Amino acid sequence: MVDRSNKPSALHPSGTGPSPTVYSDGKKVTATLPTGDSVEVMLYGATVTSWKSNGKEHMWLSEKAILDGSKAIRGGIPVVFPVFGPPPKNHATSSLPQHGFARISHWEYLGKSSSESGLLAKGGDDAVRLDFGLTPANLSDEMKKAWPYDFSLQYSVTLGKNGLQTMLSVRNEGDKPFDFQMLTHTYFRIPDVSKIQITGLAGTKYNDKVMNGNEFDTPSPNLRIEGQTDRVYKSLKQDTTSITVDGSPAYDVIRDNLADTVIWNPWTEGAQAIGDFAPKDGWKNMICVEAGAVNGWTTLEGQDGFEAGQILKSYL
Ligand SMILES: O=P(O)(O)OC[C@H]1O[C@H](O)[C@H](O)[C@@H](O)[C@@H]1O
Repeated sequence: MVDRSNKPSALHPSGTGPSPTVYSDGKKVTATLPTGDSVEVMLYGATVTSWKSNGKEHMWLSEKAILDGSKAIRGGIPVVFPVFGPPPKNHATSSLPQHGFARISHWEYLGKSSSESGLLAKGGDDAVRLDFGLTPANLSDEMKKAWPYDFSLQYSVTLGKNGLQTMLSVRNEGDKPFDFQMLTHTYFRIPDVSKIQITGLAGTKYNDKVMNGNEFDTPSPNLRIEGQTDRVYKSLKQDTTSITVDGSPAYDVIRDNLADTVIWNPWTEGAQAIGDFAPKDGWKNMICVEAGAVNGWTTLEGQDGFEAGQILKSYL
């Protein structure tokens, strides 16, 4: 694992008081804290499909999300790896589907852990970490052929009283270097998209996929969603991107070792075009704020590792 000097403290349990409960039915792992806060992770895609705190659901999940492992799950937190978006031509990822194979593969549940105390567990709150693994052995033959590298992924989802942390650890288990992109495609549930602002976007440039991918300066640190939005903000200066509702804090996305963030809302026309997006006006209640490393490529030499992720906090 890579050693980083400014690595934020992890979400860790305190080990005292009532314990979190974890239940796995072979398809989904559910963890619940003594406070009632909970997270659900489907093994298909290691996709977080629910995160609740304070009695509220924070993830938007389409009513038509396909949960049987035949299609990427529309909502929650799909994991994007090793390519974001449509793969480029003449690249090692060219034969992969949009957003790669991680979100459409069956991950292994590696178990739960609970030890130490850290940033989000301050004050003795309990927390629980769920670990998931993916290697070439879990891939379909088609995906293995499309991306023939020896890799291992460990995805850790930690539920704490004050937030949810997701960390992805990538290892090159072989000798050939490989390039990758990664991103957590988080669909936040929001009361009304017309009332939100996204903050923390100052001082950077973005590529606007709605405008042929052209690059623009960020005119204001805050963004209102007023139409179809699909922007890749690159090399952000601040670690935290926030969502406010009517000027009050709703969510924070705190990036760890990830420089970029994609903001996506399909709006009326985009939602119409997506078969598994329901209800069709569901775009009013969702916003994707996607922390990632998607501007160019991260190269991993043989036997090297990379770890990055995010902490999500809710104020709702
Ligand atoms: O429909 P999907 O493959 O899940 O992609 C959904 C969306 O993901 C990202 O946010 C991209 O920037 C969008 O261009 C894309 O439409």
